[in-house]
Amino acid sequence: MSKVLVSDPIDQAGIDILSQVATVDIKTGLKPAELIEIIGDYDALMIRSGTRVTEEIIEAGTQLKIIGRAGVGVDNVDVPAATRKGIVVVNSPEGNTIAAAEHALAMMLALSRHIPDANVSVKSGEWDRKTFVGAEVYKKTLGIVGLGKIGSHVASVAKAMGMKLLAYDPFISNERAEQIGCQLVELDLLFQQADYITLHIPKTPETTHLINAATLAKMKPTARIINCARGGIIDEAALAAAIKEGKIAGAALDVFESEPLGESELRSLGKDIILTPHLGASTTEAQVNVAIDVAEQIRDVLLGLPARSAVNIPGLGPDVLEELKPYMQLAETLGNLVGQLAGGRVETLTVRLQGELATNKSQPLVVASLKGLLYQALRERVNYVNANIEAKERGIRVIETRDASVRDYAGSLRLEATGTLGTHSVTGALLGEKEIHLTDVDGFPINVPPSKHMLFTLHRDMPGIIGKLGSLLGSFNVNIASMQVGRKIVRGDAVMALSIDDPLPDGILAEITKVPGIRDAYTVTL
Ligand SMILES: NC(=O)c1ccc[n+]([C@@H]2O[C@H](COP(=O)([O-])OP(=O)(O)OC[C@H]3O[C@@H](n4cnc5c(N)ncnc54)[C@H](O)[C@@H]3O)[C@@H](O)[C@H]2O)c1
Ligand SMILES: O=C(O)CC[C@@H](O)C(=O)O
Repeated sequence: MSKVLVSDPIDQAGIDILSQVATVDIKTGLKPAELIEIIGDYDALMIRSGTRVTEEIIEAGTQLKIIGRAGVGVDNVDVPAATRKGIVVVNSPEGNTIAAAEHALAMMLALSRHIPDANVSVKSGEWDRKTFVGAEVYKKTLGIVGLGKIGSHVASVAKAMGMKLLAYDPFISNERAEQIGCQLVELDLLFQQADYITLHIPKTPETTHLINAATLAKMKPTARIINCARGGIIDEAALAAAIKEGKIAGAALDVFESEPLGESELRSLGKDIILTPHLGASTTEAQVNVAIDVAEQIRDVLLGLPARSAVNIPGLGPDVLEELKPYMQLAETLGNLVGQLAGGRVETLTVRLQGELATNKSQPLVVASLKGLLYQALRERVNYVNANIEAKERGIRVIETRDASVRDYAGSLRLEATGTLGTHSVTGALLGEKEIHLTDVDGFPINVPPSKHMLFTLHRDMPGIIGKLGSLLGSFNVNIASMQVGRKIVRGDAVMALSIDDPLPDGILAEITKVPGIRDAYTVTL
């Protein structure tokens, strides 16, 4: 019989499902070293946010087939390490949506009416009605950052309370925002106009310290911030200073840069701040939902069936997967690349399956292209199962075309993304069995393998331009690993594709476009 370790408190409904197919050990509060010592005995690990599943733990889990996260965020799991080891990571994308949204709304109202401090005051024998005069949310402006599942539910309830709704989410269409009664605006405008700001975004390199001293300075002195998303999206030191100095009115936080919250300025801010210990998902209903959702997937995987919400491995039949695997990687890489070249919100993605890929069984490549395209917005939360739905919700039109007559390579894939900032295209193929090569960018032929950090320029093909770009990058200490120019005619327009060793430092793109002859420059991280 298989063995499952449950290392965080999970609802009994989930344990009952696991027990149908496995021996279940519940051992909560383990120290990392203790977990490393025992994990080698288990086929599956089921966690909530308490257990940090590091690469070391994954390495020690020599029998592990699946890690189940009873919740949404998989940021406490080293997903790339699990993927490398062929371990499926599953989550429950929707099981706690309502719980988290209601917690954010409760925090907003509690903060406005000083409920936690007024409660403590009465319980300590006082009857102080002056200190706790609050503010109404009716007719106030709520700025929602991240209009996904939780942000959308917050929006619909807040609308019913008579609030005006502004939202910032670069990956959501105006139509979708309008459907839920929100006006999409730029982040700066949201910061300037909102009376309440609520965060519902994942923590990514782009969102880390999104709320910092500079952005706090743009807010109204009466503004209040609610974070029930992820710790680290707010710079806590800057927030504490802003509240102390009266630059904003207050904050309600459920999540922290480091959890459990240790010594912190935040604790000393009195009734202007509410702190809860990561309770967003802590309702009986949500805990039953996520426990069942994830336990069912663990059971299925242990029985050799696919998982429905795998964040790292496609829920496709193993035979199709085996055959298409290298092309799936190609499609994801091209999707991620073209999405970054397109920059803004993508409205249409055209996927052209060429050569031997122009068959019906290549359909999963369209999903893989979308998964790549949505990676910048959703990170590990987009998978082969939900990529189509996520794209639909974002109003992305997907056009699939086939051309069996293209024979430059056995099979190749061309993606064209049209968005708010223009149209870009990339084509790629496999060299040998599985080596990915970019064969065309924006209609210019090239032949380069993609690398982690790349720079693309659109420029005029003229003497000296390569040297000037090289010197400029050198002056910023950027090391070029490889470089290739693609052109259609001599001294016409051309594309340069450079692989660089590190991400480009801030500000350098603007300098690059000042080089005479260079019209555009794009940096991507794959
Ligand atoms: N406090 C809790 O206990 C709790 C419970 C559940 C979820 N969460 C967290 O809440 C957050 C939202 O969850 P969800 O289920 O709504 O996710 P979701 O994927 O449905 O929505 C996230 C939204 O953020 C948008 N987004 C991504 N990057 C962005 C950026 N840089 N700027 C603006 N928008 C951006 C995406 O387009 C998407 O629409 C996640 O961080 C999740 O981990 C916390
Ligand atoms: O496990 C929890 O209680 C928190 C879950 C929440 O942060 C999530 O991302 O789903």
